[in-house]
Amino acid sequence: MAKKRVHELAKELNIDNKELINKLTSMGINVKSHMSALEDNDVQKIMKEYGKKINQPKVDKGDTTNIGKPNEQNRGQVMEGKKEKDQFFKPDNSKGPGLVDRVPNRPPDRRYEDKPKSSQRPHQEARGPKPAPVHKENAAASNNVGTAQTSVQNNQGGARPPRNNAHGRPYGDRQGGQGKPANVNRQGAAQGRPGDRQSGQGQGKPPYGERQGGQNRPGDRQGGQVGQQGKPAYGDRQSGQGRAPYGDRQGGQGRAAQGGRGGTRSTAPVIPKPPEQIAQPKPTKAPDKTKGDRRKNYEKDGKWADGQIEKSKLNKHRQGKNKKKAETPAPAPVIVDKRPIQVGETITVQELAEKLKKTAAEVIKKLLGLGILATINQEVDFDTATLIASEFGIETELKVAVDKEAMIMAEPEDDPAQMVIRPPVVTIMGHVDHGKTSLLDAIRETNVTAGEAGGITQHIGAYQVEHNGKKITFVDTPGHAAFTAMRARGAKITDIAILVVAADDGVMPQTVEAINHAKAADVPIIVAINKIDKPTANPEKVKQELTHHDLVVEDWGGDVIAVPVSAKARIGLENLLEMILLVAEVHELKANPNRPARGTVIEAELDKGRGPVATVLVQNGTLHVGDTIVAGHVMGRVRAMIDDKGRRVKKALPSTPVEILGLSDVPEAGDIMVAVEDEKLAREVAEKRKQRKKEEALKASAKISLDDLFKHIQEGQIKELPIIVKADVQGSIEALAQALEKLSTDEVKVNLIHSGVGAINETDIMLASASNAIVIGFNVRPDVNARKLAETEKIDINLYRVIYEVIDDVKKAMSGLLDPEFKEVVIGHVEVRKTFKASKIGTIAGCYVTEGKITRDAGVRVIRDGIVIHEGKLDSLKRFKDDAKEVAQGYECGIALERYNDIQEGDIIEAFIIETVKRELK
Ligand SMILES: Nc1nc2c(ncn2[C@@H]2O[C@H](COP(=O)(O)OP(=O)(O)OP(=O)(O)O)[C@@H](O)[C@H]2O)c(=O)[nH]1
Repeated sequence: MAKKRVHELAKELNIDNKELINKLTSMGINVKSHMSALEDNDVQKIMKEYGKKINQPKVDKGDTTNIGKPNEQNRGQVMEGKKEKDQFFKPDNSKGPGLVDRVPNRPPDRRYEDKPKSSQRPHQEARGPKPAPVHKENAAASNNVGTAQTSVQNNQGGARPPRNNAHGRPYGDRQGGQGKPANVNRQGAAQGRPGDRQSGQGQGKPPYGERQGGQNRPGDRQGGQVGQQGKPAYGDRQSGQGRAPYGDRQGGQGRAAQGGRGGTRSTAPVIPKPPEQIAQPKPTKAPDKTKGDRRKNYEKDGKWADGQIEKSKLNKHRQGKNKKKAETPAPAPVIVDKRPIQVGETITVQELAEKLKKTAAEVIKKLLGLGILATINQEVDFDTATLIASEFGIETELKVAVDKEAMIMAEPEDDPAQMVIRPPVVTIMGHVDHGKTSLLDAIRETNVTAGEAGGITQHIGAYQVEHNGKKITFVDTPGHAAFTAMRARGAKITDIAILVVAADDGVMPQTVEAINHAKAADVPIIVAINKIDKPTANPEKVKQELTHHDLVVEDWGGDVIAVPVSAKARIGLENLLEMILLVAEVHELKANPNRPARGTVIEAELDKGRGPVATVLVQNGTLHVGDTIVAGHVMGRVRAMIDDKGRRVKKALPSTPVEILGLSDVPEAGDIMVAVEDEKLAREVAEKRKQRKKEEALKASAKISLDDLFKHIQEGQIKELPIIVKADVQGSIEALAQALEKLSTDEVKVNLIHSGVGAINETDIMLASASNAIVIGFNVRPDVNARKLAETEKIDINLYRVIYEVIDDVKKAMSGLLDPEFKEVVIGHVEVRKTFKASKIGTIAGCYVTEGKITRDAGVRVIRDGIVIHEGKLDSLKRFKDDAKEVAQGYECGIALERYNDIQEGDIIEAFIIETVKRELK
């Protein structure tokens, strides 16, 4: 059984959440919020507790209110516009003034306590069944009402003692609801309960009261009015109610009640008729027809069926009303919208208010009642929205947005029977000059040209070779940077990475980068130890070095395949292809050619003669000429396809790279391409993406940074914190790596995905972007390209000179305590072109400002080969012989540093200032 939540219980008890929470706390039951679930025994305890407390105060209240004030007064208040007070507190009002007056001694009315519920349909059931006890009570208690009362009580649910004034209330409530146009919706919601009302009708008005539950108050007041007025024409009343079935019912009830009353009436002037009068002033009278229809509906629903109201009486009444109505101008019928409102996973307060046909202020007030402080633009989740809607007597439905984009991007599970082996897609990576291009060329030349017309191959970004009757697709853009750039765009096209390591050079920084990039993408690696033709080649050394990076080759007992090759001498190429096929086989690379194509754009350009041209790697399905496709924000129909050998083809199977013509625009490398059967849908999705792209360009979203790390952790968005560390020496990296990994908590695991000695470069940033990693530089700086890329990719580069500070910052960031008051801003870079020694001053650097500017009071850092070798202050800054306050980009200057003379030609002097950062409260 589902546990009861605090707000549900509060609603049941008809008290506000806060009060209940306080009560629970005082009883030693710990709850965090209104959404907290309660144990059954706790619920029982509190019920017990409130069984007494709540009732009493309420009764008192009700009595006081009602008794003290004549119905009119109540009415008056209502009319003055209290209308939509917090339902939490209203219940008393809703009891209906008239009723109370008449029966001062009546016991607490549970009905009202249950009101919130009553706004929900389930109530109906509750009410129906317990008429018997009521009768008794009525007989005893109510002089006035007679039968009418009885039924009311019944509705209320047996437990309640009879109310004499039942008439008064119900009407009032109801009318209130009707009275306000705004209430229409609620009424709709309330309609669910017609049963209640009906029973009320049988008795007279009472039902109304019940029904309205939440709406009650306004109604109550009206009820009061009615009472005063005596029985105005039913027609009027109805018109007042105009909108809905309620009106009808009321009419019906009114009569019934009257019938029942007979003599009673005199006692209670309040009772039935008032609604009509109230209605009169209001222009919105429901035409008779409407009423008739509504009633029919009720009858259909069976809600009236159990109402003991004599239908014949009702009908008579109705007729009477109709006549009257015919005389009076028919107001526009108010349509009651019974449908639940559609709410998505989240909805803004504003939107919710609109859907509820309430003002945002009303919704915000309700939220406050739940202890939620929200602004108009703030989003609330579906559960909260449901809660709020129920406060207004409206139901919600979870709207599962039909996401057209998701529709076209959905990858239906392929029937295993349809799956066939597809060629592996291979990317070549490695350090500069280790022979990536040579290897690609060698493979292409040896394996592609044979048998091809003229041996001419088309450069389309990828090509296929055949080995032992099996195809292999090579992505023709060597380098892990390109690979990661593609991955950063969400595209995963590579099945196998070939890591080229020159046998005469060994594992170099970019080899390590490539390893880490491939690992981060979870792609199997085959090592091609190249240049083995060279006399200085030392493949064993390469294998040994690889073990430092967790790549243990088979010879050394590991599982990494290493193939000695020579791109130049064409040695080992067959073996390499063999191994590629082997790995492919192990990984069972399969695709279903019998479905619409799906692939990735490898490159794209605008060709003068041919228009937008895109090279696409088909990854699943088959792409045909004539297919409608969407690639990123571009759609089109494939007009022509050209394969990697320059031949026009009609179809492209999985793992085939093809150039396609016919797109409306140039897509981007990395865009996912899908063939879509519905052209209109394709157009819509492309349009939507184009729009979104524009919006995104406007508010380029920042990647994760130390500053917002805690927020992401709290929101559960990150479970792992990938970190890239670049440092001046290997020792620092090791120290940092150890210390950082120790910071892992249960919530977040710190994962050092890449580290290296030297300046922070472009590929580091690219990797950070692809892996949403944090970049830490220890005694190193980002190079120009890295800085630019970091800016565009919104990657935060964190630079330090003290290990303790790195650890401290990450730790603080993870716990939300990071509070850097200062931020360093680099204002310029100066290149040292010449150095002079001056006996008194020391070394003077003849410099050129390459970027930004340098100011006399700026902090400076001397950077040599990307590594910070000194940080300090300027001793002097001169333009020719004059002291200068600042020197801008493109100008020369003379610089002497304070207590530092080891400046060399080629050094870069970075000028920076420290800005105070005003931290925002989170
Ligand atoms: N002796 C020898 N030289 C090779 C071999 N493979 C490549 N080279 C030479 O190594 C140099 C670099 O080769 P590339 O193919 O340009 O290397 P790369 O890795 O593509 O270089 P970048 O594109 O700059 O990253 C060239 O001069 C090649 O001729 C080989 O197997 N043996």
